[in-house]
Amino acid sequence: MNRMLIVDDETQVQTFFSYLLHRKDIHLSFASNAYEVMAALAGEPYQAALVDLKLPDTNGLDILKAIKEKMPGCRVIIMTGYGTVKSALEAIRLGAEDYIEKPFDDIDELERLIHSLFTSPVNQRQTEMLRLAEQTGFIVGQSTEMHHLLSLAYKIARKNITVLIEGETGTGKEVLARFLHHASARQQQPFIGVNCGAFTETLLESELFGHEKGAFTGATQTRKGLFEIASKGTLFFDEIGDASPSIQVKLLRVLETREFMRIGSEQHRHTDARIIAASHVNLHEAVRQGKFREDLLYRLNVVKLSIPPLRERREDIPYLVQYLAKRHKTGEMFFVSETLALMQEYDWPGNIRELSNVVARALTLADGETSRITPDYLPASIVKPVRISQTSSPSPRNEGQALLPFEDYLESWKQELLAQWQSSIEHIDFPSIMKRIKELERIIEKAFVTKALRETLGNQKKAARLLNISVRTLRYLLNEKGK
Ligand SMILES: Nc1ncnc2c1ncn2[C@@H]1O[C@H](COP(=O)(O)OP(=O)(O)OP(=O)(O)O)[C@@H](O)[C@H]1O
Repeated sequence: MNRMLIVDDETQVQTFFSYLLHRKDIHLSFASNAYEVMAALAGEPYQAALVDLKLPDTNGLDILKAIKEKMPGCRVIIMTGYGTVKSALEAIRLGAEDYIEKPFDDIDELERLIHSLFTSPVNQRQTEMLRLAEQTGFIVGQSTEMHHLLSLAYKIARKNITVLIEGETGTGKEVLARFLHHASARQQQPFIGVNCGAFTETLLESELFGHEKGAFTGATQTRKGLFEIASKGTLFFDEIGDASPSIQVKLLRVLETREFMRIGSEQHRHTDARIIAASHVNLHEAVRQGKFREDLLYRLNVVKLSIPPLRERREDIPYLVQYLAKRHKTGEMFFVSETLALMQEYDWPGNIRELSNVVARALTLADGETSRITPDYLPASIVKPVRISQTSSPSPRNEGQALLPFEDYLESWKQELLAQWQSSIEHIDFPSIMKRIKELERIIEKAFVTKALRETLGNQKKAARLLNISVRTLRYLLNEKGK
């Protein structure tokens, strides 16, 4: 017979479960404090446990740890009251299967959940999660960190809670938001993304809340806003940190009341849209700098999912490259190990977006020439990163970066730019070109300063005079810009 432990000090809860499960083939045991839990764990193993977060002499997280230690196979569901969702998420991180909120609104869902604890194999949910990730185009990779992130996302996807996604640019915040939507009960409803930095304040307001005909010049038709259109679906606010102070106030109001008004109307409308927000800046820092409202952050940050930058999970790079390459139907082409090793060394400031561009560019350049993607098909910034040598003879690698003679650097810079110029427009990585232009400026300045210093045997005053700049500027170019 299946055995389940209910850990809760409220007698009504114990009675409720006895009643709910009395016809099921489950042997129920109850514990209302740490002592009783320990006594229960000394006996026969349990397959499942429901654990309340708040107990008189301990807390649910400690009970969870004790259960996982004594009976690792026991699947634990955490029960939480209103406002303790954050601790429930901590429980999921510690190995709980899921959490449910008290009072139990949906008894059918609760029964289904308990049933699944005894019937669905642990790896079935895992398989379903990976299938959904694949469907949404979310590549998980192999790092444990990304797997934890995805399982947490999967577990909270079905709850209607607001989620904040943080991560550097190009780490996949939007892809993760789509995964959350796809794994939720709202998957058949619209998913609408809005970039808060891409609109002027008035346009964003009208996009979000809609407007009545004649509300302002140019409002020739009544238009629904995104809160209305996505009412049963998901609304994704990208770059929420760029929302103006007045939009922040309005968003806060909708999050608090779930109500809004179209511009030019006094009628309150209700929205059930699930909100997911994303930011590449640290919003806590933005609050400290007075750029973001603390109360809005509090509302958005019910659950925070932080995507690590690519440089912190380099072990994923070969896997991601292989996966991204498969998306380009260029036949049997593969990245040789030397190429992959260079890609693993590089820091990827543009994260997966940059990686995806580099893969596409390499495949396009090699197409029709070879099936082996060698380092020749990588941009020079990856093969020969940016530092130049102080002498004109080639120098050995230093801290993973090649030190190039100035002339070679200029040549590789030119080649790289020409390769981008000759790529088809969708493969051109313009942000990286602009970055490389700034880098070129820095390298040229430093090269001339170094040359002058060599001429003057290191005399900064004489070198500055030769270059027609002040000593201060020379020092700045050497130290600040040279870093
Ligand atoms: N885990 C991933 N799996 C597959 N593709 C990904 C993943 N992460 C990012 N990408 C790809 O990288 C690009 C950028 O992803 P996305 O727009 O989600 O990033 P972002 O973090 O929202 O970027 P930004 O901060 O610049 O808005 C997209 O082309 C996306 O398909």
